[in-house]
Amino acid sequence: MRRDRPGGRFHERHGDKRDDDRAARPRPAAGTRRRSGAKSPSPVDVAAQQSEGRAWFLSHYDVSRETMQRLDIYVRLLTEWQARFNLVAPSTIGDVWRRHVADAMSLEARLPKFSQVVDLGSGGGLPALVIAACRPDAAVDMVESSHKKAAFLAAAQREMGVTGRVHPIRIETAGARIARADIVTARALAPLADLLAMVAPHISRETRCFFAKGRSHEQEIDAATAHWRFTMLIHRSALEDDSVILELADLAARAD
Ligand SMILES: C[S@@+](CC[C@H](N)C(=O)[O-])C[C@H]1O[C@@H](n2cnc3c(N)ncnc32)[C@H](O)[C@@H]1O
Repeated sequence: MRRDRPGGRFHERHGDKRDDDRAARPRPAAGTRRRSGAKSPSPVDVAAQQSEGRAWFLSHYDVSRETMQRLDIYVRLLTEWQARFNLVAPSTIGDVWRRHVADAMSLEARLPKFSQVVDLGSGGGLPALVIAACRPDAAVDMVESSHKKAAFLAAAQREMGVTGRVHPIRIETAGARIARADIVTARALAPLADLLAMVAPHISRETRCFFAKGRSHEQEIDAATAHWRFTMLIHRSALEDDSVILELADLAARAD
């Protein structure tokens, strides 16, 4: 299905999963207790839920044994480090296979062959470390301004045996790293217009951007087209039809 709008060419494709403000839209995990705010689930509940989620993941995704080993290492480390500081919303750690790994896989599945990806605002490694787990021959760089999170990302890269660098800096100062990439990714980072303003000075017209977006994507696209021209594919989610992967190229500021 194709839609035309003032800002650029729009297409829609179907067949994917969830998103973005899902990172900030936790569902209560089994065993989660709430008082005035969200409380983290117990380690026992987390382990049981993760085990069930891993079985679900294996029954839905056809990944190699090596990729699964890297994903297992990632989930183990994410869970260990999550106990020390928040890498993902606390109530989502039990459901990590669906909420985070499968979700990041839906973006990874859209990526063409590449040699260098840069992921912006990587946080707990999403989608970057899932992409890296699936594409061990390519380099996946991560830009993350929190030094604690950057330390986690570097440790996870090492243990997973994947290629890429962690840049513990702000995106605003990461121009040279962004310029080297064939592909730029981001999830749950900023509204689309802000993302485009961050990357536009550093990318070529050929650079392809893949942004995971939630239910506000229509409004974000409208706001972005006031300032930017681009071509875009909208990859729709099969499981949650209000979230999408936006694939953009030919980005240029509007002159009018
Ligand atoms: C909401 S989290 C999302 C993390 C991850 N992409 C995900 O989907 O779970 C946004 C992350 O971006 C980082 N961040 C926000 N603004 C940034 C900036 N200007 N430069 C670098 N990192 C930034 C924050 O530290 C945080 O870890």
